[in-house]
Amino acid sequence: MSRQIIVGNWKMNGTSRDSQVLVQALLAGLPPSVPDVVVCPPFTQLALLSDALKPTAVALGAQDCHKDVSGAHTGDISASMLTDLGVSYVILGHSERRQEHGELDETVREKAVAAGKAGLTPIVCIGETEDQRDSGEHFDTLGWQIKGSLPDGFSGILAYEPIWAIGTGRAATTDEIAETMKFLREELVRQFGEAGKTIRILYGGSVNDKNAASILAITDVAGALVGGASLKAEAFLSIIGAASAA
Ligand SMILES: O=C[C@H](O)COP(=O)(O)O
Repeated sequence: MSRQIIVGNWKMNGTSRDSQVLVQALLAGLPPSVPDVVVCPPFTQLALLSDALKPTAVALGAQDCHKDVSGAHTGDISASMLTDLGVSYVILGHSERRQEHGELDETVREKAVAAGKAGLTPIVCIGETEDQRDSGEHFDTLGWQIKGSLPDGFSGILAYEPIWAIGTGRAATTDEIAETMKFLREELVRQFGEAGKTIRILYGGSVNDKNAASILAITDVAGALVGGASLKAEAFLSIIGAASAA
């Protein structure tokens, strides 16, 4: 099995001081053999953390970027502005952005292209609503999201986050994740051929220190995209530990 990747999405949380304290606690507690670890703070803390993380095993990610390189886009940040700050990864198409900002698959795809051109690794999120799962439309939904959100030649990471599992404390079951991973892998191969075999797939949605080991052991789960638990050093370190052992 290839090295796993654990991504902490801090969302819109924390002051500069909180971030520094959290990162110091993380760095102090990292196990000797670490998986790939990425933290994605709010934009305002990227510069600060870039310096703190530079000489360490923890990489820096952002939570979004614009599809254009520059221009009249008030309030937005381009992919090259992120690489300029030492950012290596960017989360794109998170369901909170799709829901709160009306982001469509096409926009997510354009952002993924921009991210790749700037040298960032895009982490593209997809996931079904509870209604879509209950009515048996989840695989169709995920298939369309892959088709719409991932550009040709995509070489980033796919994150499967069932919307009903995000922030609810109700992670998908290991059976649900395993079945979905199988579907996603088949779909990636159908859409990208041989290259679809190597795209890493993360699971996200109420991953915590208790369930991480069983989720990370599922075939084709290459890591986790962690929200709430990534804000607590002890819980996040425990998830990192589970990935090291997986
Ligand atoms: O990006 C992270 C996901 O939205 C998961 O969040 P959560 O771990 O708080 O459920």
